Amino acid sequence: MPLVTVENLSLRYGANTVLRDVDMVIEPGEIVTIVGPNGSGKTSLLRAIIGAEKPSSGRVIRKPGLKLGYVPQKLHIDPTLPISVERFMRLTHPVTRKDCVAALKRAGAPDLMKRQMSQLSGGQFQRVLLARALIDRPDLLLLDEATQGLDQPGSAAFYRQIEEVRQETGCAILMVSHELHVVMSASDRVICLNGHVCCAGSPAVVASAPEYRALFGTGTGGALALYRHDHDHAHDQCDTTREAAE
Ligand SMILES: Nc1ncnc2c1ncn2[C@@H]1O[C@H](COP(=O)(O)OP(=O)(O)OP(=O)(O)O)[C@@H](O)[C@H]1O
Repeated sequence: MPLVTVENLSLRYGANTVLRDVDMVIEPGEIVTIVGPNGSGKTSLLRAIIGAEKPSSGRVIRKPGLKLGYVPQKLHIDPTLPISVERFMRLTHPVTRKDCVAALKRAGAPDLMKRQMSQLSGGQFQRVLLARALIDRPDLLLLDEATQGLDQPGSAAFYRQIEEVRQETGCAILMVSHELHVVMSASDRVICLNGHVCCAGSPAVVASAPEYRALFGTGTGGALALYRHDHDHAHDQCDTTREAAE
């Protein structure tokens, strides 16, 4: 059984229909990325999947007992509020110190436990959010533009961490990203959304689909080609190109 099945989902805010007849499934262990222009309903779809938005029609079927971890697009913490990373990790429900340490380690932030949230860099803050989402060992991790505000090396490092998390825990990952080159290297499947599913499939298939090109143009073709991993080249060459692009 898939982890999540979205069937014919439509979502309205008042008179504004933001999602129309969306169908998708998420299988165990896969990395799926949603791309789409601003306002195309990406966040709304993630929120419908976690149950925070109610569909106007259609449904979201979650595998019974499914555990979800969610990293939201934005989380503002008042800088004058004194709150340590450890306390933040325990805010919503009680967790043991051992589980906090393990989650921070898995998120690539093993030394941040005693730090103040307000003193973290952007990249450290995102890793703490990731750690908080990992604490209950989710079957599905949802990331909404998790690298917003990070520079390219910072976001590349973050996505490498995500791949490690998948390898270590076997959890599936559904992420929203504007960084198309990252999508190419890190996803098993891409869904291109613009209120409805325009096209979906392997990264290479989506990148060459006319619907995708109509939305994003072909301007990113060079960057996408760099990251497409065709294995028709020696690996030292590949590493050099990746480093140069990162
Ligand atoms: N709570 C809400 N109430 C009313 N309208 C909303 C609400 N949340 C989102 N919208 C509207 O729904 C549409 C889709 O928004 P959504 O945040 O899902 O898009 P998005 O693809 O994630 O956008 P972005 O790339 O800019 O983050 C937008 O027009 C937005 O203004």
